[in-house]
Amino acid sequence: MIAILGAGKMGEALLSGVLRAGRRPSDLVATARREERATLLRERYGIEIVSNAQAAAKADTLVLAVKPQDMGALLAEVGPHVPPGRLVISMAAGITTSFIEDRLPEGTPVVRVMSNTPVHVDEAMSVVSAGAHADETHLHMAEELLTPVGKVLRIPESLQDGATALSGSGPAYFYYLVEAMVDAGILLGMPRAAALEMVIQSAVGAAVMLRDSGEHPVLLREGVTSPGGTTIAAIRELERHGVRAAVLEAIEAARNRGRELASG
Ligand SMILES: NC(=O)C1=CN([C@@H]2O[C@H](COP(=O)(O)OP(=O)(O)OC[C@H]3O[C@@H](n4cnc5c(N)ncnc54)[C@H](OP(=O)(O)O)[C@@H]3O)[C@@H](O)[C@H]2O)C=CC1
Ligand SMILES: O=C(O)[C@@H]1CCC=N1
Repeated sequence: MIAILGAGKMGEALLSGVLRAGRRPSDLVATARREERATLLRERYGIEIVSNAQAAAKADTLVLAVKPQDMGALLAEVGPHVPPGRLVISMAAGITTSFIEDRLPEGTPVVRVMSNTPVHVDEAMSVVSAGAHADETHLHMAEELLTPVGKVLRIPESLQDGATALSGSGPAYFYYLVEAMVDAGILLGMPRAAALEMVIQSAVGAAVMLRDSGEHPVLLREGVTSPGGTTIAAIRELERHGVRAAVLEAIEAARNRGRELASG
């Protein structure tokens, strides 16, 4: 049995993905802090909503899906109820496996995961790292849970905060660019709906080409950029405004913020 502790946005997305992948609602339990949230999850998925202590006691795999700021309190609550040897999978940004291990029974295998919101459409990017007591079997169990909702990559834990900045937060950067491009369409006098459709389809087309062509993004961009044409006029402005440097600094700032989260 799998227990999702703190089934908010990411926990619910994983829960629904796991059910889409064919697990039965009776194989899962979840926990929620508010009764109205518990009722919604029960009604939407037909799963049992239990206390954190009950979830910890009955599940073989515990998925911790609370915000980093709530992790200390959650672990203090469940620590005494986790039987030895249970696999604990954490989805939280910034929280290290040693932070979790220190608050659970000695020897508990912990796998740290960073996923992203495309879990909703089975297109997530999830990266996994083993804690001190997690072995190949535990990593494999985490991969089995995550593979139905997208791609999974193993990385050393030292790269987890970087992965959080790159792919955990990544979808937000693309949405931000889409917003800005739609605004540009408005500036050029387009109806909002038309601008949105043009930008979304361009984003989808570009993403599918990136994924399926095997070409490097530089080559794909060169294919769009005609000599003396329109695209290079835009690229010159992006370069003049230092957009590439801004992206590097933004993602580094996200990585640094991840490093701060474990300390609250
Ligand atoms: N959002 C994203 O794009 C991503 C988030 N993450 C990570 O996933 C984790 C969850 O994020 P997200 O889903 O966005 O956050 P949410 O706030 O949507 O989900 C967390 C849920 O946990 C509940 N909760 C908090 N404490 C407890 C408790 N003691 N017992 C039971 N339930 C509790 C919260 O209740 P309440 O509703 O009352 O607040 C909330 O519903 C975070 O650690 C984040 O770093 C990782 C990748 C991407
Ligand atoms: O913004 C955050 O902290 C979380 C982690 C990765 C994406 N969202």
